Amino acid sequence: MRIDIITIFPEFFSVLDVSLVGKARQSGLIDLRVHNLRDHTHDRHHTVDDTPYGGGAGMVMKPEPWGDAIDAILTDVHPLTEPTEQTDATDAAPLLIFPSPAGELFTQAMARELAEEPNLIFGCGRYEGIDQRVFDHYAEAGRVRLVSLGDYVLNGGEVAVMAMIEAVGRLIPGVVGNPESLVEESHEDGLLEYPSYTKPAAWRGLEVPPVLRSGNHGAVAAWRREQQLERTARVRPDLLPPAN
Ligand SMILES: N#Cc1c(-c2ccc3ccn(Cc4cccnc4)c3c2)n[nH]c1N
Repeated sequence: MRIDIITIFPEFFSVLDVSLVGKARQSGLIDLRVHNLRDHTHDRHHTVDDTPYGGGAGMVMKPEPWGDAIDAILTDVHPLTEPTEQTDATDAAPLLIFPSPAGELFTQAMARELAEEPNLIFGCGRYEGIDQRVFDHYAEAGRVRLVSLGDYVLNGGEVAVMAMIEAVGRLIPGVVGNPESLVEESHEDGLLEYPSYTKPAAWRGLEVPPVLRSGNHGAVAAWRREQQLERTARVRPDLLPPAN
């Protein structure tokens, strides 16, 4: 998978040189490139924002730098791709993802969808957001998704992109050493994960649940499922499957 990130804070993503994503980059599983939006400005001050039409507080990100930056990546990803009988331009088009408070909620299901994409381009907005025409222009030609990390306000898209890259990256085959560990995680089966324990058997007067030390795999599986349902009902009832 190739991932391109457009941001005015490229140094923000230096952390992606380490940990699992860093290893995946070194092994070639992920080809990650970070682009400075200001490299696609043409004035002395590298201006990326301006006042909003219609008035209001804050500044809006100008469309021109975004257009130049995205076009440069699209040209690089598909230099001279012509639609073939197997694919057409839309099928092969990279997916453009813009974090936004107005976006669809990012979920584990969406992470699984994105992990199937050959090319992702993340656009990190700042200020009060990006001129709407950027989204409209590229939605005509290809695929654009506005995605929100949750119902709270961030100062820009970088934190959201970092989270999405981690959530997507770990689902790419070969990135996580033991793929089994991806199966029994919170949200993977729609429920919250069961509580985990390791040695010592007793710690500060707290014992590991005896069933986990029983060696009875059926009983352990049943206990873990019950714990998932109880925890989900208590903490995230919205995730519970509808009663049939
Ligand atoms: N994903 C996501 C987000 C964002 C988010 C994402 C991108 C930008 C670009 C600018 N801002 C500041 C801003 C603040 C208020 C109104 N409009 C814009 C962003 C906030 N906020 N909360 C989320 N879950």
